[in-house]
Parts: sequence; C-alpha cells; structure tokens
Amino acid sequence: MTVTRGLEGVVATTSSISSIIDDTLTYVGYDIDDLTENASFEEVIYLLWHRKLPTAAELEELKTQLAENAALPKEVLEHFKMYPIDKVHPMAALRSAVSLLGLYDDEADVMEKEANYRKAVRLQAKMPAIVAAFARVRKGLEPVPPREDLNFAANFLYMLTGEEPEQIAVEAMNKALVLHADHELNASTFTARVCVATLSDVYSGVTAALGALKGPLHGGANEAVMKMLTEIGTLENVEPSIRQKLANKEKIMGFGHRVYRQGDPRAKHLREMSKRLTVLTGEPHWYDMSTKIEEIVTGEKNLPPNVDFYSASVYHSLGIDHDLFTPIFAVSRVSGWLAHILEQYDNNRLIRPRADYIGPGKQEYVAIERRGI
Ligand SMILES: CC(=O)SCCNC(=O)CCNC(=O)[C@H](O)C(C)(C)COP(=O)(O)OP(=O)(O)OC[C@H]1O[C@@H](n2cnc3c(N)ncnc32)[C@H](O)[C@@H]1OP(=O)(O)O
Ligand SMILES: O=C([O-])CC(=O)C(=O)O
Repeated sequence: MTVTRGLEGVVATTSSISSIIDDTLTYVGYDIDDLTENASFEEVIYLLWHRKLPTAAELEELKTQLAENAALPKEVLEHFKMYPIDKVHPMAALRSAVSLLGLYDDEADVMEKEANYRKAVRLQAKMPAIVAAFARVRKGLEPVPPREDLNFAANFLYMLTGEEPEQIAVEAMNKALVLHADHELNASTFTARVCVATLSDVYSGVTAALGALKGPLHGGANEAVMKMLTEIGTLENVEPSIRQKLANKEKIMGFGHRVYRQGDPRAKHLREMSKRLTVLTGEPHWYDMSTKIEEIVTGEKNLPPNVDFYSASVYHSLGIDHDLFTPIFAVSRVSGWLAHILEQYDNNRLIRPRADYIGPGKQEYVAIERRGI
C-alpha cells in the first residue's frame, strides 16, 4: 500500500464551492481580493450556498431569515451557566452549544434538502449569538439580544459589547468574515464532509468540524499568534526570540500552509487592516512586531504568513478577547462547512480510506491469568 501522510495532494472529491489554483483563491469563480473589497458577508453566504451572487431581493430575503433566526433557545443560555465557566475554552463551549442546539431543532434528523437548507440558515444565524452570549455570560454579564436592523458583522460586534460598533470596526469584521468563509478541503471542512457522508445530520457535521478547527495547526493558530506576540512583548525582542524558536525547531504560529507555496492571498488584506487598526488604537507595535516576524520567518524559512497571522492583531485591535479569535473564525467558516455539507448530501458516497497496518503479526489469545503480573 502507498501511504500519503496527511493526505497531501490527495484529491478526495469534486466541489463547485471554492478553489485554490496557483495560489489564487476563488469562491465560485470570484477572486477573494474582489470579494474582500466589495462584498458583504451575507452576499458571500448566499454565493457559497447557491453558487451565484444574490439579487437585491434574494439578499434581503437571506438577511431577513438570518435576523429572524438569530435568537438562541433559552436552554442554550441556561446551559452556559452549568459549564465550569472559568476553565472552559470558548471553542469548547461553542462546540458543545452547537451540539445542544440540535436537540432543540425539531428538524434535526429530517434529511430532506429543504429541511437541511433551513437548518443551515438557523445555524449560521445562531453562531455569532452563541459566541457573543458565552463571552458575556462568563464575565457575569447578560447576553445582548441581536438587532434586526444591523448587518451580520455589526450585529456580531454589537452582541459582544452591547454597543453599536464604529464603522471601521464593522468594515474590519466584515472583511475578516469574507476572508475566512471557505477554503476548499481544509481539515475542518473535510471533517464535516466525512461526518455527513455517513448520512449523519447537519448538527453532527458542524460539531465535528468545530472540533477540527479548534486545533492550533488549523483555526486555533490565530489565538496562538497573539499569545506569541504577547510573550515576545516588544519590537526589540522579536529578533532574538524568533531566531531562538527557529533554532529550537519550533513552529512559528501563523506561518506555512499545506497548499499555498508563494503565500496566502488572504494575508495581505489582514496585514493592511492590522496596520490601520493598530495605529488607530495607539498600539502600532503589534503591527511592527508582526511585520518584523514576517521578515525573519520569510527570510530564514521561506515561509509566508497564512490567514491566521495578521488576523490576531486585527481582532486584538477590535478589543476582542484572545480566546474568542478561533470562535470568530468558526462564525465565518460555518458558512463554508454548511455549503460543503449540502454539496456532500447532493452527491453522497461514504468516505472511508484505508490504513496500512504496521502492528504485530498474528498472535494467539492468552488467558488473563497466564499473562503475568
Ligand atoms: C487556517 C489555517 O488552518 S492556516 C494554518 C494555521 N496553522 C499554523 O499557522 C500553524 C503553523 N504552521 C504549521 O504547523 C504548518 O505549516 C501547517 C500545519 C499549516 C501545514 O503543515 P504541513 O503541510 O503538514 O507542513 P509540515 O508541518 O510538514 O512542514 C513542512 C516543513 O516546514 C516546516 N514548517 C512548516 N510550518 C512551519 C512554521 N510555521 N514554522 C516553522 N517551520 C515550519 C516544518 O518544520 C517542516 O520542516 P522539515 O521538512 O524541515 O521538517
Ligand atoms: O486550507 C487549509 O488547509 C487551512 C486554511 O487555510 C483554511 O482553512 O482557511
């Protein structure tokens, strides 16, 4: 058997959702640069789910559906209060809450196409409300109910803080949501597809994907980047600290990518936002440190930054708690997971690769009393 470690380069499915070709990322054929500059996150959700940009009426309909479905069942809010709140990572809370949501959805196990689409809308609508509510409940604050008059990005920030966000914050959040929405067959999306390919339900698929996104080699890297920046502390410390890490063969979080070789096209948008926002907050050192790290890691290892690197200083500048960075990624990426889940159902086959067995050969069972002490 030929083993392809990490399934590198293995093509496991066809998909019409997003593509990475020659280091260019497109959603349904639209370049990520174009979408980031021009599209709202709601338009991108529609694009991923319908493979076309919405008309004004279609967009309005989706926005209304998202607004109408944003509130959380009281059972989910009550559940947060049962968590060992000071020990629970928000990604673990989100994963548990999404699983719990499935219990209160009467259509959870209804597998018709229309029912699955309705669940997608409900889940997409509720994800920001879960993240924001948990972030507040753990600080002893009341959750802030969503507002129907704000767009997705503004509403998310509003639910987190209870205050109407400034325009620049809404712009930054919208761009971040657009940039993270889908990425071909990344680890969490693959996980979602493997799960629902058994004909399991949408909630199980998204819960599984959340588990995969949480890891620091995937979505969890954005929080790890901020931890690294905080530990390094000053611009002067960057050089010795990063060189030491490289000498120790430590991975520098937010660098490298399985598919991109010349660089992640999303990183430049986040770098630009990081530059603008860190100046506005009076903390330009986060950006300066980040660019210095980029210079060293690119120079030494020829590894460019990925989407997680500059998103860290962007979210920090928006005043967001560092352990909420990966949940924000999930609030966006659930749109892609749901698109892939629906695509998988439309043309399903069980996903079941093989393993090359390298354990012991044939053995005879030994009764327990003859196995020694
Ligand atoms: C949204 C996202 O998921 S983007 C990715 C987020 N994750 C990170 O930023 C974590 C840091 N990066 C990494 O761990 C990796 O680059 C990954 C997980 C993204 C990709 O992993 P793989 O494709 O399996 O590459 P792999 O880990 O085998 O690395 C290949 C070589 O580059 C080195 N390398 C890769 N990334 C890094 C890094 N961030 N820092 C230092 N060296 C690195 C490895 O040490 C390895 O070197 P070697 O051949 O001398 O042993
Ligand atoms: O595609 C990947 O392997 C990881 C990634 O960048 C993403 O999920 O956005």
